[in-house]
Amino acid sequence: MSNSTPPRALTIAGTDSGGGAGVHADCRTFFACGVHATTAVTAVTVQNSVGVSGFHEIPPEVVAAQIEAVVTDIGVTAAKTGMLASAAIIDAIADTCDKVGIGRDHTIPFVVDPVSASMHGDQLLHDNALAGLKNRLFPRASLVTPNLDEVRLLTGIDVTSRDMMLDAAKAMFDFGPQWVLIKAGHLRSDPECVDILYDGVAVIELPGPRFDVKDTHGSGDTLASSITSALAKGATMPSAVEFGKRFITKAVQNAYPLGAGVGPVSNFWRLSDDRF
Ligand SMILES: Nc1ncnc2c1ncn2[C@@H]1O[C@H](COP(=O)(O)OP(=O)(O)OP(=O)(O)O)[C@@H](O)[C@H]1O
Ligand SMILES: Cc1ncc(CO)c(N)n1
Repeated sequence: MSNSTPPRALTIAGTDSGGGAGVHADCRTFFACGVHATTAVTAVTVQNSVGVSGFHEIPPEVVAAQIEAVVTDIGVTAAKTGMLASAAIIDAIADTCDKVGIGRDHTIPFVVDPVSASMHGDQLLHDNALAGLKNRLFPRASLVTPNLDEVRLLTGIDVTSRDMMLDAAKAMFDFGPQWVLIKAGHLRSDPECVDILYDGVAVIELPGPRFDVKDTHGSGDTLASSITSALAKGATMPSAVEFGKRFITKAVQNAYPLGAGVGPVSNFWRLSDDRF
């Protein structure tokens, strides 16, 4: 008997020693979605529930080598980015994506989550790397998934209402991705959490409840990696994002306290049987 190879997804991101966000959140989301997880680590963060106290960057050529090793042997059916740290790492990723066929003009869908800071406000991307995100990664992206702080940083638009999210989506679309997802998590004045998906023509609202929880560490990563999982299985972008929104809503609802600070969103609800 031989079993078949499952869909494979690649995360290009930083580690979180506290296990809440980054590569850790991505791998367990891929697993929960039935997708084999592969990784290209960009940075090792020193992190727990109260914040990020430092990080060590991986040399750009080692990031590139991880991507190439995975794609040329294992093959991936979708890829995503998280924390990228520096302009040099972004350049190495863009060059390697072209070489191995990741991105909107190739066969492997590419989700770019423009992570700039942790939810505690600790910087995860050097200021001089924003241009690299805009010029080198967004034009290659099948989907970009900014939160409202990243929208402000990248476009100068300060979204204070649901209506303004479309302005943000249009400004992000001008950077050249195929689709844009504007996340509403930070729009705390809104009693719901309605994300907006846009491709230059269609505007698709992703409605969802807003839970009154403090433990939302890793929500952005978990959303982007659940979308990537659905893309890895061959879903269209709208249905992958609808799946991701359902997934993250459950994960936020099941978030748990951890340490003295902010706990992570949870995938434990996906486990069908907890008896050993
Ligand atoms: N309190 C909440 N209740 C329900 N859904 C939420 C809540 N907070 C965030 N979400 C959802 O989680 C997803 C991530 O949104 P958010 O804007 O928090 O991203 P982020 O800031 O990148 O996350 P991170 O905390 O990982 O930095 C979105 O789909 C958003 O609608
Ligand atoms: C490594 C890492 N990636 C992403 C985030 C954002 O949630 C974080 N806090 N840490």
